[in-house]
Amino acid sequence: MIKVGQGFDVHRFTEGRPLILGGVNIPHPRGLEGHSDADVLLHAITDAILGALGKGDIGTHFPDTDPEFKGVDSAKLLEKVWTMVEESGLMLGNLDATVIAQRPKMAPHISRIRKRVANLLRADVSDINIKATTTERLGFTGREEGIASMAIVCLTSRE
Ligand SMILES: Nc1ccn([C@@H]2O[C@H](COP(=O)(O)O)[C@@H](O)[C@H]2O)c(=O)n1
Ligand SMILES: C[C@@]1(CO)OP(=O)(O)OP(=O)(O)OC[C@H]1O
Repeated sequence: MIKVGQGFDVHRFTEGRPLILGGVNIPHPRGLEGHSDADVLLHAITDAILGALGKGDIGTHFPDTDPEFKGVDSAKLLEKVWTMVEESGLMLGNLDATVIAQRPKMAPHISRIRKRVANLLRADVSDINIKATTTERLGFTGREEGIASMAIVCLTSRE
């Protein structure tokens, strides 16, 4: 059996918060606004996994009205969702994700993010691909108002 899911998320920049992408702290003058730590990349990945499972989305499982998730580390949310995958008898086929940001330059951080995501999913790094693109200064990401991320995941039966 093969299950595929996709995820997309956007968070706006704000002053005075650290920038966390893919569970990794990225040096940058501004962070992202959100009820959680606003890790837009992990949110897209989490939504892609929930999509493959046919189990709704991140906001359904972890509502942004619930004080329990105020400032939560998004890696913890991803770990909870990954437990659902393991309990369903599925395993990772592969995951591919894109960070859409004019800045910061993601290339120096991609390897660390890949390893962190692989670690969170107990997966091989070769099954995780993380990439980045600008929008050539067009739109809200191009104006550096925020960062968007998209992800696609393939889950397969364990046998
Ligand atoms: N925030 C970003 C955006 C892009 N990159 C890298 O640069 C390459 C070219 O990006 P274009 O948007 O001009 O096509 C892209 O393929 C990435 O390797 C990056 O590191 N960080
Ligand atoms: C992660 C959650 C929960 O803290 O909050 P946010 O950081 O606001 O993120 P978003 O992607 O808007 O929606 C999911 C939320 O329920």
